[in-house]
Amino acid sequence: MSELPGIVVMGASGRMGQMLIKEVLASDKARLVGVLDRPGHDWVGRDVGECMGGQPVGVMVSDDALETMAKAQAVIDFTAPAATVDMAEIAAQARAVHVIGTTGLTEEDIEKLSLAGRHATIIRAGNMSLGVNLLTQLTKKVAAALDEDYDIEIIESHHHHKVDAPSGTALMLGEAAAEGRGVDLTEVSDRGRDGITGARKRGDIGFHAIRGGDIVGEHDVLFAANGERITLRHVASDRTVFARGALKAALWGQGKKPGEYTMLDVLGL
Ligand SMILES: NC(=O)C1=CN([C@@H]2O[C@H](COP(=O)(O)OP(=O)(O)OC[C@H]3O[C@@H](n4cnc5c(N)ncnc54)[C@H](OP(=O)(O)O)[C@@H]3O)[C@@H](O)[C@H]2O)C=CC1
Ligand SMILES: O=C(O)C1=N[C@H](C(=O)O)C[C@H](O)C1
Repeated sequence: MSELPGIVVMGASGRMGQMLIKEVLASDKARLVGVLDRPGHDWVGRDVGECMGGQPVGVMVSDDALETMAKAQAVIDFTAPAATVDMAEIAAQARAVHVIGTTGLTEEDIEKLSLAGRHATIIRAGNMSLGVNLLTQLTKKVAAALDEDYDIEIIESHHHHKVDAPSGTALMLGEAAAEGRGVDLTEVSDRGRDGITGARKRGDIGFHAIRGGDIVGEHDVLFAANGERITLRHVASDRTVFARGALKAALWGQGKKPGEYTMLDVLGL
């Protein structure tokens, strides 16, 4: 068993952290060798199984990333931009695959991750589910088939705890639509209209964010023309789909050359 890749999960107490821990513990292809949480968090120093309300699993929650990463072949990181950027350097030093699900990264954060990607294997996606990654390919195809008579709008819905907008998934879908249409998303992106906005600009790609209750994650890509509308839709009803994808990525990344990869590489889409 000890030759199975050792996985560290960051943000142990988070919604995704707990999903990821369960996914790794249930896997016969990987072992959980460490979990990390923020210094000062009351889980630190305790068995993570007990912290999650179950039986002990023999893995203590640590706040020492350097020490914890020394025994890992991969780290799965669904946390926050500052924590992810810091971890990129540590994962590179530990020669561990860094799987990044964190969203809300700035251009500057992404540049820092690219620098780390020169020496480390980084797999990053705003959504790790098979369904959404397939949807990006469908979106690209539909956008390529339709002209600008079809207005593209991306509508995303998430739980009321989510801190970033548009969602990472919405941005992936926007990128895919822009690529299909052969335009630069930064030139055509129109986010969350408010006030006297003027008429919709032909060729724009609109983004809209709904926040409420416990919605896991829903995304619509609307192509609206005079006389007809097409909607491509993905609904995540369980966070397991993200955790499953992330573990798949961590295993796929073993032995891969340093560089930046996405879930499209992992899934072969
Ligand atoms: N790519 C994908 O498929 C998916 C991506 N996500 C993304 O994953 C991220 C996390 O989502 P979610 O689990 O819902 O969020 P939570 O807030 O539930 O969890 C985030 C965790 O990260 C920890 N954390 C935050 N900042 C730091 C830091 N500086 N150092 C150490 N730990 C830190 C938090 O600790 P503390 O509570 O102490 O702040 C918490 O344990 C978001 O960016 C979300 O958009 C979510 C689902 C799917
Ligand atoms: O914060 C979340 O919950 C989610 N975040 C990701 C995003 O920003 O798209 C993925 C998923 O939709 C859930």
